[in-house]
Amino acid sequence: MGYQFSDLTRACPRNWRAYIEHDFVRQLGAGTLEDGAFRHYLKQDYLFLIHFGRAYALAAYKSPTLADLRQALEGMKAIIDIELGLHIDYCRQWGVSEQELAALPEARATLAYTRYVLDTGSRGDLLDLHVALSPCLVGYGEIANWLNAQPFTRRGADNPFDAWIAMYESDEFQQAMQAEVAWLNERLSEVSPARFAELTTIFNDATRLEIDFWQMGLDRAE
Ligand SMILES: Cc1ncc(CN)c(N)n1
Repeated sequence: MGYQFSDLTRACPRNWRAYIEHDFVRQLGAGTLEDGAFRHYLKQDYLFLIHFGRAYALAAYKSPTLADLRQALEGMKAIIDIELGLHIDYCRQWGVSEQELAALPEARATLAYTRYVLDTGSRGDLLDLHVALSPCLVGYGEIANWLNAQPFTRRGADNPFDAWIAMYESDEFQQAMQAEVAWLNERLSEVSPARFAELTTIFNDATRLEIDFWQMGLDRAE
């Protein structure tokens, strides 16, 4: 049979759940997250998305086939066209201008996560890089779906973060997530147990760095 993407999440269940169900996510779903925490997260996420756009560009560079190149482009479009465009409008609504975004200092959690992914992708092969990128694309799609299934989640005008959930539950984002899972399933079906163990380490590390990113938002850590 071979491995699937779901085997990666099954290999580190505690960290995967800690990421998907983090307090930041719960408070965002309930509409109770403090404005300052959300604003801090939003600003750092702008820097994060720029570096992840670069990481998908690295994936394009490392792509040996047209199908691989197209998949890297899909990931880059999800970041640059879907997320970053909405993100800049969203920041404006939350009182953060594009000039402020351009001059932001990077928080340690942003530095650690983005450079980890770029370093893993530079040192490793295309599959290493896609696995390092997957908690980002697949995780946020899963978070939107998880939030929608929770009784505490409020949707609509009484949740100030409703537009954030809407972005990640959108058909466009969910399709980008499904395409990434399909690409990974195909590649993972061919790897040996030893190679899968290496990929699990990368996936687990990237998931831990996602947890730190949420915590950075809650703590407003610089
Ligand atoms: C930290 C982080 N991780 C994931 C995503 C979803 N692309 C994001 N916007 N920010």
